[in-house]
Amino acid sequence: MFNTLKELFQLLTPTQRRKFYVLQILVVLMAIMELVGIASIGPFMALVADINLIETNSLYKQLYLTSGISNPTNFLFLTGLAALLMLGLASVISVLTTWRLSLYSMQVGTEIADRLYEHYLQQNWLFHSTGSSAQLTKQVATEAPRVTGAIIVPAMQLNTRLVLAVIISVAVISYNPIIALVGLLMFGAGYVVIYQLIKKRLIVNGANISSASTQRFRLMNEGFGGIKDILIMGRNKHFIEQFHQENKILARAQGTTAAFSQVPRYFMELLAFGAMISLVLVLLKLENGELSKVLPVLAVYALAGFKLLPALQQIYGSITTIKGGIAAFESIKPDLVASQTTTSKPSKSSKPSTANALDINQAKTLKLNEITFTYPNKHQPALDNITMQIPINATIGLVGESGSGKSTTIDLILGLLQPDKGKLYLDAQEINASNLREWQQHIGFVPQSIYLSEGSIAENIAFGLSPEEINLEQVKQAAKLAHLDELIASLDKGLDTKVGERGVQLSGGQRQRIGIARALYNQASILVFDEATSALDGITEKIIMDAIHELSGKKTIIMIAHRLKTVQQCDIIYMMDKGKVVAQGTYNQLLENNLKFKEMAEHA
Ligand SMILES: Nc1ncnc2c1ncn2[C@@H]1O[C@H](COP(=O)(O)OP(=O)(O)OP(=O)(O)O)[C@@H](O)[C@H]1O
Repeated sequence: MFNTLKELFQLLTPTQRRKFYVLQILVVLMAIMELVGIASIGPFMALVADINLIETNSLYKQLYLTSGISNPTNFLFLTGLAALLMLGLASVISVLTTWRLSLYSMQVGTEIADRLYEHYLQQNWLFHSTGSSAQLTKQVATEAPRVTGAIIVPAMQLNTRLVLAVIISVAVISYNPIIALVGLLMFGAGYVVIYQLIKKRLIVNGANISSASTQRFRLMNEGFGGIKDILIMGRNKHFIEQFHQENKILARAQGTTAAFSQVPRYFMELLAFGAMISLVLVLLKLENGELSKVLPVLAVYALAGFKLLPALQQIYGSITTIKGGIAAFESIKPDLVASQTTTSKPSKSSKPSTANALDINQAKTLKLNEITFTYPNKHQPALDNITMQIPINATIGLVGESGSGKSTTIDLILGLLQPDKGKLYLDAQEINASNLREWQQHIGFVPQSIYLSEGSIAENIAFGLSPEEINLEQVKQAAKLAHLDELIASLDKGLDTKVGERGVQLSGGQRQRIGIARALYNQASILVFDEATSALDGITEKIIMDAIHELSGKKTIIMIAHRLKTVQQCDIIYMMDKGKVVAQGTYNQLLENNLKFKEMAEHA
């Protein structure tokens, strides 16, 4: 457990570590003040038991005389007030320290979620295309808060309670070593035995919480994401049952861990009462029944116990909670370690560097030159030495069987994947890391399924920008080019109409046109369509294709098509098979010269 805390501490930022050290001053001050508060009750109780001390004890006598008070009862009242003041001051410092510690814990916790979110959003396409978004959501939404609630918060409590327990223990030991040591050993051993008994269960619970959370996220993602299929296939029962099972595991693990951290308190309270009764009897016996000698010692021990027992309980509770939270930390640790490098990188400027700036307006050809690319988890290359010439402002079609490499080619053109071999050129100029951002700013991409955010049509066209950053003129222009103006005119709120989560109230064709408008919003000169019309009916497809072809000659258009009809008007069609370009030409040329293409056209 201490290794986990050490690792977590090392993963904190220098500022977070510095703040932690500053907080230690408050923690020590809080413990000292609590001790002073406890100690101040002793003299008061001694006077309550025997007021003659102001005559017989030199220290009390001295204090009584310097106070200038003539009435012993008033002096007693003043001593009580002083003790109360000390306890009050200790409480104020405790409140302040607890407040600062809570704020600190929560800030560190949310910064961890921030760091993970930033780290994931900065990862390349390969990372996201081979991973699972449910897993990333779980890491940020469940595991990071669990690290906060089950490690950082209890660790800070452990920290304060340990310091307090040590300081009070040292003080009571020096006050009366035998009584103090017997008491401490008794309570310490009690907690250690209970902890040893439940340690394994806590670790298992932690792992169960992590795995149940992953499954819950997966079920929510798949359940809501694939609701149409689920309803049609009647699989809702299956999903509900699985979700119910995972919740049961989660509740059991969370419930027992929470109970484990609370239950010993009741045993310890019993032990404390027993110890107190024994102490009274032993002290009375030792002091021959003289209550005046027993009372101050008893008061100090009672108050020390009153502070120490909850501290011990909290130390124990914190340790059990941390033990149960280790799995959450283990799950985000690799990403947190990796985030130290990604998030410390200077953020990529949206301004392109001028060192290797691309002259896109003058360019004549985009060339993919002898490009080979293999996915990390595959042996067979997805693209095997492909070369393509794409004249600027031409319309290009990519066709081929499923798995032939069309999407991979597009991802390379989009700069989402980097070739293992070969290069991308704009005329003679290489497109590489130094000008990739600039290159991407010239590209508009329309995927197969358009992701719609919960915002207005305008916000969806200017995707990712806040309302005040949106250029409405550009939105209107893009909407017009994408043939959305008719739809917008028919809506009461026009461009401000909310499309709702996933835009369920929009038809497939309307969503697709929003996708096209989005690609056009940034005035991209190269438009890439990934089977943009594959899910549409014939009439809607024609409307979309007309919108696309209206742009031909003015923009470079690259489109993947399953239906050959879609690429009929293309200037060049590249036919792919098993990661290679196997034929190229116009629709008619390919129809004449390529048997496979002819077959595909006949079956289209
Ligand atoms: N993220 C990925 N990880 C591993 N392999 C991948 C990944 N994406 C694609 N592949 C593999 O690369 C090859 C080319 O796939 P690609 O998606 O480029 O083909 P495609 O022609 O676009 O297919 P489709 O028409 O079905 O979309 C296939 O063998 C595919 O299994």
